[in-house]
Amino acid sequence: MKTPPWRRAVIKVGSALIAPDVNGTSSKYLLAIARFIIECRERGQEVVLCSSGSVAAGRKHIETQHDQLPIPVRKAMAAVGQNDMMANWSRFFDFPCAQVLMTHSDLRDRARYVSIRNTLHTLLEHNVLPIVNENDALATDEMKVGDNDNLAAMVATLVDADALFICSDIDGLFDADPRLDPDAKKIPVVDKIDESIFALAGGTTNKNATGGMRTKVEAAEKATSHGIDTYIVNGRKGETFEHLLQGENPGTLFRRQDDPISNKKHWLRHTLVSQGEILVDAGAVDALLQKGASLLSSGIVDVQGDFNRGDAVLVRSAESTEAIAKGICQYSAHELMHIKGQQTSEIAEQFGYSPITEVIHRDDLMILEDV
Ligand SMILES: Nc1ncnc2c1ncn2[C@@H]1O[C@H](COP(=O)(O)OP(=O)(O)O)[C@@H](O)[C@H]1O
Ligand SMILES: N[C@@H](CCC(=O)OP(=O)(O)O)C(=O)O
Repeated sequence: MKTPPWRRAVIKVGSALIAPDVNGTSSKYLLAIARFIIECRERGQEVVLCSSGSVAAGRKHIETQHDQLPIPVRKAMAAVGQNDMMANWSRFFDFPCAQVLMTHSDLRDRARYVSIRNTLHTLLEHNVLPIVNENDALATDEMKVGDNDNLAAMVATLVDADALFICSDIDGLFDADPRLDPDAKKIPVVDKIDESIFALAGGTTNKNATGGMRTKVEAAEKATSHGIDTYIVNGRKGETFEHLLQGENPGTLFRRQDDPISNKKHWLRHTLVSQGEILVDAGAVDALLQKGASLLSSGIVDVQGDFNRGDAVLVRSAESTEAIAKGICQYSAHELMHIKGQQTSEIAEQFGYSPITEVIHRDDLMILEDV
């Protein structure tokens, strides 16, 4: 069985690979992963890296007698170790890497969600490798995702990835923790994640790691329900990446549910309440309906309602009362009143900075007759 093709992936690398000796970073396992990333990019596939390891890397710099790290010590380790972790990756690449730190509170806030997404898309467009981690140095418990498996799944949804690779120190999901049960057998493919799958997944014995198998299955559940094929693979074995490049599954593949477009359409139509309307001219109607284009400010005639960046809005022709599309708007109603009808270059002159080109990106726009 060949693995499904993909065009954009998030690759999550756990602490067990970044700092296998549990104290400071190591390049031992990263070379094979870096080669994989380089090869994928050469094939035209886009990659976002989600890397753990800041706490493990920081252990080297901050002495402690505690086995269970006090929170301020853990944060300090993350702050100093993040640098080492980034440097450890950067030396493998002759293209630039970008550090992107976030917390769950950033992803919950719509304006910040849109802002992070724009940053990640822009980095990808410019061939920069984004390296994402949780902002452990400042996050409180309420702000955190808490583990990078779930964070990677959220980032995969955020960037509309079609594959998520979780690289760990184990060959995949087994029917029991192989470190505790020598007879445990690997499960190559999971078609549906239910309680019986969660029941197999245990925690971790690694003091730098966070979730064990449980958070990986949670991540797979999140990602597959958004149409993203999810793999758990062993990043300690170089041949893992050879198999992946040949379209073979060396670990456990959790197959995606439904197609992402229908999920997104469903979410847009049924979950998001529109907060206002954007009235557009005939040229914009044509661009949206016939060309599948994004909505630009130049085609906007008027704005109704009071909405914020990241809110859902309806789009309708200024000539009609029927909405033609629904989408997530990158500007507030107030901002749109200033920039409506203008070309992007004019807006840049007016505001003194380059604005986001798309008012509604085509990935966030659903034509209503299709829904
Ligand atoms: N059913 C299972 N199948 C495979 N591994 C499991 C299972 N249950 C628990 N584990 C444990 O999960 C560990 C991987 O998770 P973790 O230590 O958090 O790694 P990472 O740092 O890569 O996130 C494995 O080393 C293994 O001990
Ligand atoms: N954000 C933390 C890692 C959290 C985490 O989930 O670790 P892991 O289980 O090794 O992927 C760090 O950089 O140390």
